[in-house]
Amino acid sequence: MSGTAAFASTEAAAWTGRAPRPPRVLSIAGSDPSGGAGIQADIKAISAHGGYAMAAIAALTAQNTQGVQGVHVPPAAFLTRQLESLSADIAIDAVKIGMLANASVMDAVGEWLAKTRPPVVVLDPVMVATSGDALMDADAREALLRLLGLAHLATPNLAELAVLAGEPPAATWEAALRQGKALAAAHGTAVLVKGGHLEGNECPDALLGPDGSVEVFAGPRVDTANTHGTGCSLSSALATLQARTGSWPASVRRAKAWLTGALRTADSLALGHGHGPLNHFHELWGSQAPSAGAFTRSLWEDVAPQREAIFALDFIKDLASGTLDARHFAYYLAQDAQYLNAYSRVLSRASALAPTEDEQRFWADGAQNCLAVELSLHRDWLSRHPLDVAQGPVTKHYVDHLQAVAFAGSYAEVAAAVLPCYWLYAEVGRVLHADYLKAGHPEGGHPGDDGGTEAGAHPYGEWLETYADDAFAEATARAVAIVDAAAARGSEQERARMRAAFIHSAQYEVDFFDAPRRHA
Ligand SMILES: Nc1ncnc2c1ncn2[C@@H]1O[C@H](COP(=O)(O)OP(=O)(O)O)[C@@H](O)[C@H]1O
Ligand SMILES: Cc1ncc(COP(=O)(O)O)c(N)n1
Repeated sequence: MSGTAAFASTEAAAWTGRAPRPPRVLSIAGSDPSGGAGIQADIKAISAHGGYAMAAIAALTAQNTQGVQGVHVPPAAFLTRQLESLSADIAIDAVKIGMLANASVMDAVGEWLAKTRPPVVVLDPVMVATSGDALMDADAREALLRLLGLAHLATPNLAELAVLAGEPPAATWEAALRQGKALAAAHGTAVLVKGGHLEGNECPDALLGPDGSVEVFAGPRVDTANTHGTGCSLSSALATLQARTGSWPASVRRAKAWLTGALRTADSLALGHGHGPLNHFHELWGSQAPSAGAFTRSLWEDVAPQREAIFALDFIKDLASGTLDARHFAYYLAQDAQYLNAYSRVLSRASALAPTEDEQRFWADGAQNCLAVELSLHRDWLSRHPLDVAQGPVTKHYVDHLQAVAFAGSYAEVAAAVLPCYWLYAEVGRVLHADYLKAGHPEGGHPGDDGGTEAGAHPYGEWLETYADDAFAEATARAVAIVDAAAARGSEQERARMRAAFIHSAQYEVDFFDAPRRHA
């Protein structure tokens, strides 16, 4: 945009966002030395969602992508020792329970849960590995049902659901939902029924509340044999996200999107000869989808002509040298105030669509800052440079474009459309501020904004100084990272729409800086 730099001086702190400590998430599960399932998958999934991962090992397996060759279950009393060591010292925000091999281990965990009452407990009732090998004693069902009453959410696959429901496996999705509903009501626990083992192109999951509520999360079936550890990873992601968001539906939505990406890029790990693991860190590493930073780097290259055009504009050159016509500057500020008002609403839309609470808060902070800056423009500048404040044609076109994306576009597209306002503005600010200091103007030594009252003073010094704001640079980096992550999750078609939205906005940035010369 334009006057975003003023964000800096008004409410810089808010841009950095509040960083709550990472949730401490404990996995109580079995070890899979191949790293695809069990404790190892849990630690990766918790970490991928910004949690601090802890693990109490309830069983060891000798296992690879082809099957389970051995199981060793340490005494239940030693698991209790591990759990008590943790709860004696560390506040635990969420617990994920995976493979518990027998009833005595389950009862030990149940006793500890009843005493400790962690705020989030997700129970993945692991019974059989993806390879078909049994991981739970057949006579442990009753103990598992007792544990269910101590969990907030259970995540059975279709076979596990049937065992818990005491019925034959559901043959249809509707039958699975019926079983899930009955289980949730009987145990006062939410149940996520997972459609991973259904036939067909769809792979839905459904969140069933103990109150009878049903929310279905649709998703595409990814064509891959590498599904080892999906259940472990999903339940750990859910425990972490629930600790962060406090909303099961929001957590399921986000975890499912992540899991789909992890399956889409799983083949690239090429691990073992059987069912390989998913790609837990696909958002961090990238693979088939653009790698971290690669998508936005390509966007930046795409708008090289716009970046050059901005620095060639008389408005920017004159702003830098201090020779800019005061009327042009006032026109620019008046348009900027109007733009910021609309931009704030578009950032609010990004906040509403955001898949995580962190991103939701990031955009909401941005939206609030725009309004603060709009207010300060009116108070500090426009009151001294009164001008006709009708909306100019470029402002209208830019705002129309953003609002169209906000109305009809996905989260990823909205994030891409709002990015140039951060990024190009930060870039212009960086260059102009560096030039300003190079020209011998001391930092903090500006005379004011009234057109230059002191000999040799830069009339726009105060303005240019607001550009060099670390908090705004940080917010820009965060917006860039968000767009990369959204691109990595999206399809080729969505990335193409993101690119188009980004390029349009970048062109409007050029036009916005040029508008005072053409329309003031
Ligand atoms: N091929 C696939 N494509 C997309 N999602 C899948 C696929 N297989 C499983 N999932 C998802 O992985 C998660 C685990 O599901 P499921 O395979 O049913 O459980 P489990 O791993 O416990 O056997 C669910 O969210 C499910 O929708
Ligand atoms: C130690 C351990 N725990 C759980 C699973 C189940 O894996 P999945 O997530 O594929 O159902 C496994 N194979 N090994």
